[in-house]
Amino acid sequence: MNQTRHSDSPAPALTRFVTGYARLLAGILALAPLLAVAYIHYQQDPVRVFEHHSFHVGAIGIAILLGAFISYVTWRCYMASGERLLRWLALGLLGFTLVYAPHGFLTHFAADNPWLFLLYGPVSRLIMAACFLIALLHYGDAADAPERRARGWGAALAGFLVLDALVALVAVSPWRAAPALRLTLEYLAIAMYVAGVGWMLLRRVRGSLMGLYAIAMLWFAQSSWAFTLGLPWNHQWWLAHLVFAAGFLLLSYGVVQAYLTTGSFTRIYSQAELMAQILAQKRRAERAMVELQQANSDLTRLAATDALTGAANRREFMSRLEQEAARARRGEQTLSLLMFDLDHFKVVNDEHGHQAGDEVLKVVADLAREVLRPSDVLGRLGGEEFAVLLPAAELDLACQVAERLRQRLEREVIRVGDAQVRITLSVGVDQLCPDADSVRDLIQRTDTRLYRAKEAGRNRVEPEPGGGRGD
Ligand SMILES: Nc1nc2c(ncn2[C@@H]2O[C@H](COP(=O)(O)OP(=O)(O)OP(=O)(O)O)[C@@H](O)[C@H]2O)c(=O)[nH]1
Repeated sequence: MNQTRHSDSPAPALTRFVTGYARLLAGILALAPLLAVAYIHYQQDPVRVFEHHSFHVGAIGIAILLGAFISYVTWRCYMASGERLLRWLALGLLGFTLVYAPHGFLTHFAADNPWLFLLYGPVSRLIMAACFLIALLHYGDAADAPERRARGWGAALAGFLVLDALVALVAVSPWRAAPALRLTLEYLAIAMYVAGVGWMLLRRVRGSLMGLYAIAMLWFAQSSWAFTLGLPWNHQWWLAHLVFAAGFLLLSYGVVQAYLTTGSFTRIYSQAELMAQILAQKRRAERAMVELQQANSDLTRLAATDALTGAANRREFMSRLEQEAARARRGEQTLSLLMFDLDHFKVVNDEHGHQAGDEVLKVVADLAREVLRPSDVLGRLGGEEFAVLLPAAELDLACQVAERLRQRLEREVIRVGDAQVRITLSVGVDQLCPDADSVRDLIQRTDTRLYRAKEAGRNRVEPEPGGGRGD
């Protein structure tokens, strides 16, 4: 799953080549209608036409219904995202739908006044081209504020209907038959489409839907060109409709994609971009997971550790003691416990200050760790009282360890600032009796021995090493 084109791309040269090929394909697709237009232009039989009014009315009816539907979907996308490009896209689609509609209704008057029938086509295409070009110029703009989005639609609707009336006026005026009129409208539309695509190339506009937008614009341009070459009802004229319909369907596909995903035309990504984003998110998630695990284990360690000395805190020590006692009972082996307490530690605090006392506690813990095996557990039970758990250690061995620790500390001169501190400790030692003993009993017995060591003059281990059990 973690293998993607982005992560394992082995040959940049091949990737560049494939990218170039993909662009070439898009270019061929965008210009494919030219071939059909040229073919019909050179091969068309001038006497063969397909004049079928009902078919034309039916086709225009479908186009109008589709246009109204896609205008609505685009409008909904705009209302959701506020993307300005979508506002103008919706206006272009709506304008085309409303201005083109009379072209269908007036088909049956074509014989009486062909201009009444013909002029709506180029005007509707020009309106659409203008809106689509303006839409592009708004590419990347900040989204419209929600209260702004609903404004202006009524005026636009009225404007398009007024335009319909104006076209009707022109169609009954003396200039209606001037060929320049119809051709100028088509050429202007072509110029706008081509300018739009040129602008996209210059600005290096990316995104899969924007690619469709560009191709649709070029198809519309080629459709307009075919209209300039065609005459009503001949095959070039029908082909022009077909190319236009193809562009319209392509664009409507883009709108549907926008509606079903982000509601935006520009924030739809190609598969390659999506894969790159997924990969980046996955890496971020993996990094976060590692950090979380690290933080968790840090927290667990901190929660179990005495901050001053680094020894296990009381809770952790007791839990380890319970675990080791259970294991000792299961394996019928023993474990021993040391409890030690610094002698006259209060004097250190009183004479050198609390901070010096802290320093001494740290040194004592360090020395204890030096003397102990890695499997032994040092715990700070509170204040200047520590305990050591010695798994699988008989009492004699535990007493020797305690004695080593006592001697080690006795020798140590602890430097605290300018002062030198010497301190000793008293230790009580006892061993778990695996069959009968509870941890509580063991602690109690060991604590009693520690008390005895203190009573007996301090700086000593109770029982003394080699002396066997002292009670
Ligand atoms: N600096 C420092 N002192 C502490 C800490 N916890 C406890 N103490 C001090 O340790 C001292 C313990 O005094 P006592 O219980 O009288 O024991 P002692 O002076 O060691 O005398 P004996 O145990 O009878 O030998 C007190 O002064 C406490 O304030 C600590 O975390 N840091």
